Amino acid sequence: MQQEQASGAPLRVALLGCGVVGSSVARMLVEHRDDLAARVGRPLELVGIAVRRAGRDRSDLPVDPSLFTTDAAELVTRADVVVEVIGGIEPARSLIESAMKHGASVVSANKALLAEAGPALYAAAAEHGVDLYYEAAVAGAIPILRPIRESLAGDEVRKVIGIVNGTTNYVLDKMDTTGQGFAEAVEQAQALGYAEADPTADVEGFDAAAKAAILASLAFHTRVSGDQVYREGITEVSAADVQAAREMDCVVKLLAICERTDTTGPDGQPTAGVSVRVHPAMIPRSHPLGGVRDAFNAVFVEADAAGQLMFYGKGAGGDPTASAVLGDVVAVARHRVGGGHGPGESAYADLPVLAMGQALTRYHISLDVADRPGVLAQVATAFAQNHVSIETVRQQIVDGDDAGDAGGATRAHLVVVTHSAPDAALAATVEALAELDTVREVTSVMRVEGD
Ligand SMILES: NC(=O)c1ccc[n+]([C@@H]2O[C@H](COP(=O)([O-])OP(=O)(O)OC[C@H]3O[C@@H](n4cnc5c(N)ncnc54)[C@H](O)[C@@H]3O)[C@@H](O)[C@H]2O)c1
Ligand SMILES: N[C@@H](CCO)C(=O)O
Ligand code: NA
Repeated sequence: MQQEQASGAPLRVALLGCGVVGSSVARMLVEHRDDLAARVGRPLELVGIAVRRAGRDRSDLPVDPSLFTTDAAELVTRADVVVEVIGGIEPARSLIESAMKHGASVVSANKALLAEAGPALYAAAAEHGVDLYYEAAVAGAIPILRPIRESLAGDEVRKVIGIVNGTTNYVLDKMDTTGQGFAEAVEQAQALGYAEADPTADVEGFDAAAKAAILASLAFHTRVSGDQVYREGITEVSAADVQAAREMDCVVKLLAICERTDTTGPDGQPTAGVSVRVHPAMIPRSHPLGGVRDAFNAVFVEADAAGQLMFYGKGAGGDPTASAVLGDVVAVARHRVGGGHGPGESAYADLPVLAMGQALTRYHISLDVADRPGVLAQVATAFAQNHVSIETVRQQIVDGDDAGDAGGATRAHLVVVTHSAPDAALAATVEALAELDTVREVTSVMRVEGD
């Protein structure tokens, strides 16, 4: 029976890129050949591997050396399934579009491309009657896109919060557990091979923003591109911020937050929108995302009927990412054998993407203030004038000697946690506080999530 299912003309698989992910995909395609054939119902034949440079020693890979080619454009014209693991926008985009035009279904791990040109690629897939799958593009091995795109298609997703960048999670975790500063923790991440020589895309939040755009598009049936995502990286996170979080029994995480908001418009009518943002935030250690250590990823989903769901695992690395790629290859290959297609683009809801200032957030603010009468009232007024409600205030007196002040003047350290308010109002409050002559320094400002 198994043999009968796996018989028939092989499906031709072309691999574009043979780097970290591509070499794992190639190896797994060869080593798991029989199982993959049985699962698909037809053999999968690797017909070519496009590489940038010919002549590199790739003898560690169990593939026929004649499969390597530098002519990716030609390779995509003779495949049933094209796997794109080159990365970047071009030539990946043109190669994918050409592959579709020549009738191939496409599997990609390319978050940057999907976040920039997802709708155009979906349109090309629809036009040519082929599939587009990209589970590996968000949170590597973790099955998260298919659960949102398919398993939760009957529910209403309200919120998706993810730790979707392993490098930054590693850096923040080290800052938390060792008290290291940002620069020192990044150096360690580089030494261990987590952070790249140029870690900009990770530490500045571009990688997470692309992933947030993809998650929000699928969760809210709305087009969200990477450049619509509010983005703050972790380069400004200080040891003082991490310490402030510890004192609240929280940890600092770089979060990708995709949220559907339902508000009442000026005309009294309900209006829905989506807020999509990437920034560092304090989150309680007891929250499922608070315990995500090292370079692991996790995505927390809240849906109306399903309630809270948590997805956890490896978001990067050759084999973990190849696991997601191969899962997609099997899915699109099964459609080739049995007929049918995977889901196309679902953007019917077309909700507005809200500006960051409209997002409802909570702030944790630490201030050094002069310890004299009326200071608390002044601080409270700054919040009230911006219509921001305070949840808690904690005050600690630091005497002059400890504070290093000449003359032994005392000062106080204030920690204020707000209720949720529009982000613009909170930012305006921080500006107003910094202007007060009794405020010596705003020592830490951090958003708070997950209560
Ligand atoms: N590495 C990970 O852990 C990981 C995780 C999830 C997703 N991804 C995504 O997977 C993709 C590949 O990532 P990677 O880590 O394997 O990158 P990589 O740099 O290790 O590999 C990319 C390979 O593509 C080759 N290449 C570039 N241009 C080419 C061309 N025109 N034709 C043929 N080959 C070409 C490069 O020489 C390189 O070997 C990216 O989109 C990345 O975002 C990677
Ligand atoms: N640079 C990414 C790789 C996975 O996309 C990370 O650190 O998570
Ligand atoms: Na994934």
